[in-house]
Amino acid sequence: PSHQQDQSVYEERHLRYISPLGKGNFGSVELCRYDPLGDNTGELIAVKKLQPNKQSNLEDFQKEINTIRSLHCDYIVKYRGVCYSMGRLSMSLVMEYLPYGSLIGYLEKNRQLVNNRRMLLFASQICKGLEYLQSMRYVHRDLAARNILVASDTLVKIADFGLTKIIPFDKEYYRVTHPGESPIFWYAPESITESKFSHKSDVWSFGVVLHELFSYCEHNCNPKRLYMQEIGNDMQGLSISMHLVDILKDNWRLPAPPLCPPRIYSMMTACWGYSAEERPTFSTLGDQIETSIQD
Ligand SMILES: C[C@H](Nc1nc(-c2c[nH]c3ncc(Cl)cc23)ncc1F)C(=O)NCC(F)(F)F
Repeated sequence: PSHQQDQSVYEERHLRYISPLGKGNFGSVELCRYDPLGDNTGELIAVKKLQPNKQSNLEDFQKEINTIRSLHCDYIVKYRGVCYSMGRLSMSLVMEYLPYGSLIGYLEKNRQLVNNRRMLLFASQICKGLEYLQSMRYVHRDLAARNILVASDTLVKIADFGLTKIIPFDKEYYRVTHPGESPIFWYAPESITESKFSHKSDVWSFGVVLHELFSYCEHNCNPKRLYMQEIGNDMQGLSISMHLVDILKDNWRLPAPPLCPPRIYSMMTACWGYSAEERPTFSTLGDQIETSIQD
């Protein structure tokens, strides 16, 4: 019933735990059924619980909830509401449950089922979601196939807004003070060296997501493994991130995935322009992907 859809406060007593979905940046997500009638007819939901400790996380969690609540886009996972559990003085974020899971798991399971056209459809949907995010002045900062959810065989959505920041009105980028454990193999060079994040650094990460898509998320050619193979060869005690920036400065880039159409690989390498202004916009990328789908 529609009233359940725009529910915003979920009562803990009607929440039925079903199974764990996974661990996020600082919270875990569980599959639950919200069953006020108690007859198992309630809707399945994804409930993100904050780890009880670390006060700072509570502020970040509040920001994540405010972020996802403000997003209304077909290509972004939907906010459903919050659930207060007074007992533990904590709150949980309730989101729609996407039954096909994360893109990585989906591609590993359905490898032979999905072809380049389907990958291009997914890429165009992610691109549209990112265009929408940019229109709201958000930078995602954690774009990776592991943070893309599959709603159906023909629909994917961007999720996990734990690291998302709003770009201040008077600047083109957001500077992070506490990098934390960063997914550096999806980071643009300026994000690694200066902790600078912008729409253009999201474009770089989108290029890495394209690489994961057209590699079908094969774990033996995931970005981290490919970079470490290259870095490993000239390890001189420098930190991994400095080595990474060095090979990027030397213009080494992730190799084209096997059977990847040349036009798609050139899109990836355009996203990996060393300086941010060289990189295309999401609308340019979206047009190029649409053109490729027509062919
Ligand atoms: C920590 C949680 N991890 C996982 N979640 C799910 C999942 C299936 N279906 C889902 N429906 C709604 C949500 Cl929010 C998650 C799932 N599957 C495997 C996971 F490892 C998560 O949020 N990951 C980020 C992203 F959502 F982008 F995948």
